[in-house]
Amino acid sequence: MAEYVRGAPEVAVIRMCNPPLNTISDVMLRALSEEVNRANIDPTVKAVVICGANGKFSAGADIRGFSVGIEKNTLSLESVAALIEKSEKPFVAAIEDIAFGGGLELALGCHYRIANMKAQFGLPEVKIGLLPGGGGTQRLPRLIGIPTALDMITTGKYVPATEALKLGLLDEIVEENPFEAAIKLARRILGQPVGPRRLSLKQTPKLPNMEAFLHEALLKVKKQAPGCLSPEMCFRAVEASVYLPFAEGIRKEKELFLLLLTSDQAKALQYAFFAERISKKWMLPNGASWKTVSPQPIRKAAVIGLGTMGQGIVVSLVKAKIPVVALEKDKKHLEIARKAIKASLERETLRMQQKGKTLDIHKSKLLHFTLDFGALKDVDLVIEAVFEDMVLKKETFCKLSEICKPEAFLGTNTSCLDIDEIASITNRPQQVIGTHFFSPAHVMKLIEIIRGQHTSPTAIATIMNLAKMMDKCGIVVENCFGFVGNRLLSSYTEQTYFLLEEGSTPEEMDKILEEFGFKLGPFKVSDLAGLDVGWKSRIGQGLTGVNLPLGTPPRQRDGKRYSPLPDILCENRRYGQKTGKGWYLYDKPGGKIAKSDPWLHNFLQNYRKAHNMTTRTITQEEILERCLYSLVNEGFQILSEGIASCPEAIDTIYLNGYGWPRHKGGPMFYASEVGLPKILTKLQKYAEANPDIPKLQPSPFLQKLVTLGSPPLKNWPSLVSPQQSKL
Ligand SMILES: CCCCCCC[C@H](O)CC(=O)SCCNC(=O)CCNC(=O)[C@H](O)C(C)(C)COP(=O)([O-])OP(=O)([O-])OC[C@H]1O[C@@H](n2cnc3c(N)ncnc32)[C@H](O)[C@@H]1OP(=O)([O-])[O-]
Repeated sequence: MAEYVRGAPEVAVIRMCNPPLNTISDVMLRALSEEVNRANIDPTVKAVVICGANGKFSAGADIRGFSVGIEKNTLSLESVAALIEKSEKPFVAAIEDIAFGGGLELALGCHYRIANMKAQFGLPEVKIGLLPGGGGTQRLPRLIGIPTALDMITTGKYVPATEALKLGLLDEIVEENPFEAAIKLARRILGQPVGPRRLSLKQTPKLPNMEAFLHEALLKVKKQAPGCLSPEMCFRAVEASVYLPFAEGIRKEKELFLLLLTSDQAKALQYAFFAERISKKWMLPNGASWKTVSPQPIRKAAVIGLGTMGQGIVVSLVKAKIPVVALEKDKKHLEIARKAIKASLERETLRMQQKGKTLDIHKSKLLHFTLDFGALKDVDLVIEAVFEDMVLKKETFCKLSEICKPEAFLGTNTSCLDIDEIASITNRPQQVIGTHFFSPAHVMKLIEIIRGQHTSPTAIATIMNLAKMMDKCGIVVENCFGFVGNRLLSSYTEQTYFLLEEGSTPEEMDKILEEFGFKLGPFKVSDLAGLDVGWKSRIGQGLTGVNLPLGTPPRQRDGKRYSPLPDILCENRRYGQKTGKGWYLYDKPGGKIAKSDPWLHNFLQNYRKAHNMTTRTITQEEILERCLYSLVNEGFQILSEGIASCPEAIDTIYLNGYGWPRHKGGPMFYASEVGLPKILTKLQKYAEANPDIPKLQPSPFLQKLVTLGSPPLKNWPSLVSPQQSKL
């Protein structure tokens, strides 16, 4: 775990070795403590360098260890950092690539820190529901001051080496591996007193307006992730570094750390961390997998259709430094898109500069705008983002089939249409794949990668690799109407319309679901996204509009309950923010501040009267349960059909594309925490009261899991009938 060697006659080297990221387990801590003691008692050692094997310093404490709890008598990370700091011999941290969490806390115990140019630093514990528990909340503010330390600790953001040097977090940076430079530094400082380098002996630098600053900072922290405990606890621990002596500050840090460690939120956030990693590891029934299939390079890509979605996809590709041909159908739309993309890239350039990265869009010549399909003949990948209409999509793919080189991959950004039907029109169905981005595409992390029945493993590997290059989260799913995310979403929104009919209001439901943790409630989301999007899709499906057979009952389709409420709003040109009115009223078209609309309440009353519905008071419990349990019920159905490979994939999709509160883990994790028997019983109750809503009928897979005694979530995939499993 920790290697002890000589770097120079008088310099000992302690190297952390725990591949791939040198995470710090109990065993590692014990080994480190032994080697520090060995160096301390060896009279021939005058200085020590601590570094990491495998080209990394350390990603911090081993998160897996937290689920088994922390034993009272285990060695604490802070005690090892303190052992290093107290040493009379200078310790130099040679930081290569990463020093996160406990890794950075160990480095803060050292007297000097040196790193390579591409190294990154951070205390990301807040993101996994914790706070830095190895002395970081007390040493970092003493070193770099309260404002920056508080920002780093409460957000978990990483800072690059150049910024860390400016902040005083580092003493030196070097181009490449900092090991040799650390040995040189260690030899240079031999004989110098280490006392002034001990952070525990320093005071946190005072600010003239400390109290006012902390007051403002706390308000900001509370807004950052409403309902999430860890940012505020991080704040409290850092605050202690201002008012308490070091040893008391450490006690406070430990007390708050232990409080968070046992919280449900920490469990959910750590689950989310691993879920994202598990669900990237795709595998097909024929054995092809992320391990065995190599991606093809994408040297040049094209995007067809430059609406909001297409524009975001272009920006994402340019950010990944992939040359893009951006194609529109006419000059007017091309010019609108050109301006919007340029503005967006300029904003991105600024944002990246603030992060210490570069994106030179002027010199890069990464973009080519065109109306000419001929410009696509040499691209390696096309992402189609034209209007959501099967006829138009097929026309586009037919053209692409003729123009693009045979080995080019053809992706479609459809949010629900049949990938196989689109692929069937091409001369290369094995190269056709769903690439479902989420709006705004240059911001949202998720890409649902949809495998059609002929999609090749190479196409999957290539798009997964592209997602990684774009710093996005690609999840492979199977082909079905709405795929995973929108299938779950439609169960949820359907309930919100039914509850509206029965007596609730958009304001009430938005408040309840925002209190649950969604950033925006369903009606605000609908106003933001535009009600017309779903309306056009429903017209396409023949659920409303001219294709609806005469005599269809207004609140029924195929014998099932249907709510025409959103259709009626669209017929009244209430598309949401873009028209200045939807479920709410806005001061102007494009306005952002939602106000309650008396027109809507009046309309709802008349609607209920017209359909002989008695308005009833609906409890918060019923609203939450019908919305969320119908959503997870669809998740069980999706698992049983093999559309998603595992519950972690569904959760990752919902966390990264649909605003599910991260501190609640994801819908399937949430279901496992609530308890499957409770969800089943409640669904049975609501289904009985609403026999015309099939989505409330418990999924047979949920029933099976309850019969089997509610096995843990990680076992669910193995309980899906083998003939159903497609992924
Ligand atoms: C009494 C009080 C005592 C308390 C002491 C507290 C000390 C401290 O304050 C707490 C911490 O440090 S908390 C920690 C604070 N640190 C963090 O939160 C950093 C968390 N890590 C990250 O953010 C990313 O991994 C990196 C950005 C480091 C690398 O990204 P990348 O290059 O895309 O690589 P990748 O795919 O992500 O990872 C590769 C493999 O490593 C795995 N793994 C990684 N880190 C792990 C960990 N800490 N642990 C376990 N495993 C970890 C990962 O699952 C994956 O495994 P797989 O089986 O192959 O799938």
